[in-house]
Amino acid sequence: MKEVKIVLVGYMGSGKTTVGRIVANHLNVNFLDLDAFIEEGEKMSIASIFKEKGEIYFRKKEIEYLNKVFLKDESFVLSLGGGTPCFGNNMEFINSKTPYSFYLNVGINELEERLVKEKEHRPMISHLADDKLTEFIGMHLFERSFFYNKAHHKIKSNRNTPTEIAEMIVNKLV
Ligand SMILES: Nc1ncnc2c1ncn2[C@@H]1O[C@H](COP(=O)(O)OP(=O)(O)OP(=O)(O)O)[C@@H](O)[C@H]1O
Ligand SMILES: O=C(O)C1=C[C@@H](O)[C@@H](O)[C@H](O)C1
Ligand SMILES: [Mg+2]
Repeated sequence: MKEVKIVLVGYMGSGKTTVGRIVANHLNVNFLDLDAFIEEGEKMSIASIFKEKGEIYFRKKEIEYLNKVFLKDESFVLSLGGGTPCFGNNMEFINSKTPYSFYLNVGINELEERLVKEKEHRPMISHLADDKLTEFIGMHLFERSFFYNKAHHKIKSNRNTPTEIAEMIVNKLV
């Protein structure tokens, strides 16, 4: 197989990390998660970076680490942070580097069901009451969809399993 760089974008909880691991295993290439790469490099959790250094600092680091990943001369599956496509010219940069950017498009209700159980380590939503989550996700997703839709491929989940979504991605590779 020639070198292939696959990038997964989508809202928090859309399954980028879960699906990305499956795709990488299937293709036998490295799996990278931008959030984890930042945490490793900065030796701090994302939640601590937001709390101690603020979101703007985090967004600058996100751009820096995204550039670092693409210096790697190897195949990989890269799952981005939920906000990565929405800052700087990150989507243009990614699309200039690979034809395989994928938007995992998951509906608001499905996202809410997943995120209500996992708010704590996600600083964008950890402060929200459970009954405010659906409204917030709806607004936020509406704002962000513009950027997510710049991905070369869109994968719509209708309550598909992670394995099914991974298969849809693999089927788009030529
Ligand atoms: N297709 C799916 N069906 C059901 N549950 C899923 C699916 N994909 C992911 N999940 C579950 O949803 C939760 C969020 O998934 P995951 O952490 O992979 O999302 P993410 O897009 O990486 O989120 P973040 O942007 O916050 O890093 C996890 O509990 C995961 O097990
Ligand atoms: O949607 C977002 O803005 C974020 C998503 C996470 O992946 C992390 O990158 C961080 O919590 C910010
Ligand atoms: Mg993730």
